[in-house]
Amino acid sequence: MKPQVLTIAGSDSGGGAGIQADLKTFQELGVFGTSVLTAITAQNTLGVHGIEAISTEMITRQIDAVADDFSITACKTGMLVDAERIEAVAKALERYRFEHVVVDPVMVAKGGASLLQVSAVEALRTKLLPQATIVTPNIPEAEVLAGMEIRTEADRMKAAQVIRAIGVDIVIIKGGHSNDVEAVDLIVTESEAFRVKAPRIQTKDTHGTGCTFSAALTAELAYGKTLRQAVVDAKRFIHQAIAHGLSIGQGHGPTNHWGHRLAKGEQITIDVMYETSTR
Ligand SMILES: Nc1ncnc2c1ncn2[C@@H]1O[C@H](COP(=O)(O)OP(=O)(O)O)[C@@H](O)[C@H]1O
Ligand SMILES: Cc1ncc(COP(=O)(O)OP(=O)(O)O)c(N)n1
Repeated sequence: MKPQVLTIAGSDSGGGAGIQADLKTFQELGVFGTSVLTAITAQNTLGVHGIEAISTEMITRQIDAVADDFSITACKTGMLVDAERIEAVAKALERYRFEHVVVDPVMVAKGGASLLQVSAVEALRTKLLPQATIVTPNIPEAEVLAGMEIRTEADRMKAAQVIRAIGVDIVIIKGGHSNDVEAVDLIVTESEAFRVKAPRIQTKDTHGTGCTFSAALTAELAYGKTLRQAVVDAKRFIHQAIAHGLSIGQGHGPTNHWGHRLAKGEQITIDVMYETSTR
């Protein structure tokens, strides 16, 4: 049976992030994607021009409709708007206990618009993270979740440990926002820590990279891959999506979700480096 997966996220009318990025990624990776909308954004590559949230009742009904019929093995969350919606999603996740729950703690869009109320961070920490098997913050999101600044690699490791202590097994702090010459993501579990590294591509067209990466990870986990293999394959997918960018829109353009098809035969090196200590 084909893996069936679920995304609980907001709509991006511009098609590069949110539900649209997730479903395109699921389709490209050959898993069957279902979706629960939490909000509609009027958005393009220049910014977010409006947000309308979906009622908590309707969010719950969508999750129930999907979970009662499909065999969802992996689920991801994206834009959740506020504490009320986080609580509704957390309750549903507690009911269904999907094998893999990837929480992408979306807070601020690339153009600076807020996609999560500041007052909702506590609900994210205390209600949603305990339902997650993996959380995938970028560096600014990890700073908020851990309540500390991240300047060095040691800070990143410390922040991952602080976030794990909130009650989530696996923390992936993505490196898109760092100044490193390579794009390095740090993965920390109870028993191991490793970094996954790929060349950084010089481009402004990175709208939706976080959504696309977490959707690819969700799809790879749904295939039953190990954490390491799922992260490496998701990293390759996002790298190829950025590398084969479309140069569309006037601002931060979207990634190309079919980049992996154009990249057939291209060599890219994804390095995995294990840390000797997880502390
Ligand atoms: N310019 C880039 N070149 C290569 N990989 C990138 C680039 N920007 C981001 N990535 C990768 O894309 C994924 C998403 O990361 P990031 O951009 O930090 O997330 P977000 O969109 O949530 O801010 C990570 O694997 C990161 O390393
Ligand atoms: C509807 C919606 N959801 C999420 C985001 C943020 O997506 P992300 O992948 O973090 O990409 P950037 O906004 O950083 O480009 C969004 N913009 N819209």
